[in-house]
Amino acid sequence: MNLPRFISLDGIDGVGKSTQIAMLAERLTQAGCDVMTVRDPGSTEIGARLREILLDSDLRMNRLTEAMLFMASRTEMIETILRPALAAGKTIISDRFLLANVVYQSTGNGRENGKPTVAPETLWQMGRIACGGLSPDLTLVLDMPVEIAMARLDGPADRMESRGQEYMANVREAFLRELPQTGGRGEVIDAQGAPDEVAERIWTAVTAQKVSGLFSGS
Ligand SMILES: Nc1ncnc2c1ncn2[C@@H]1O[C@H](COP(=O)(O)OP(=O)(O)OP(=O)(O)O)[C@@H](O)[C@H]1O
Ligand SMILES: Cc1cn([C@H]2C[C@H](O)[C@@H](COP(=O)(O)O)O2)c(=O)[nH]c1=O
Repeated sequence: MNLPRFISLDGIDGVGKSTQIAMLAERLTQAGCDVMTVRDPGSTEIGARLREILLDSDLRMNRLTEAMLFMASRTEMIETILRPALAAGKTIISDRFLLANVVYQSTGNGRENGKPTVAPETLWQMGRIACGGLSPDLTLVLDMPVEIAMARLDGPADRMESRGQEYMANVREAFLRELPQTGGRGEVIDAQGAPDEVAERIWTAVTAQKVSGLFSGS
């Protein structure tokens, strides 16, 4: 089976990414892959520190600064972890990647006093530089209504979650709009239903041998 070597799972907060990544990692391991999971932002010492700063809802931050710190965390992860792992033949599953950066940092939250957010095209350009051209072979956007995903969240809201339901609804739309720009194959996965049902949809997308019908027009 010709399986993708670099898979990213993304989607709005609370949609079930971490749950599905654990299940997919197990299934790929059973299929004989040497799997490594990472999370963006995070997975490096620098990434972990940047994650703390970035998710701190009490810290005011300019949106371009926010965008660049997410990019920096990803650069560190790519250069110190992902490239060596891919060269060693590992299969990578990343909890989010550049698509999230484009979507979350280009979306307005309605509380910005008319100031523009960063344009998606600018973020894709910055991302191409920050990622050194590396993009996932397959990006899966887990999708579900915002109210259901947000009701699943517990604990204190982080910076993005504290922007509220309208922001997250716009983020959801932006995921669907920007997915075709990722560079690899992209699929939208219905994230509603029991974890096993969602995992089955993901496995079907991972093992699909054709180019995604969503973008090929087939
Ligand atoms: N299919 C499902 N049905 C019901 N609950 C689920 C399902 N998948 C995950 N959950 C629960 O929803 C919550 C969020 O799941 P999870 O942490 O996997 O999502 P996430 O997308 O990684 O969240 P975040 O964006 O906050 O990191 C958890 O409590 C999890 O147990
Ligand atoms: C990579 C990336 C992430 N975000 C947002 C998305 C989430 O709200 C948090 C990360 O938390 P998670 O528990 O790991 O989902 O950060 C972002 O705004 N920009 C990015 O580039």
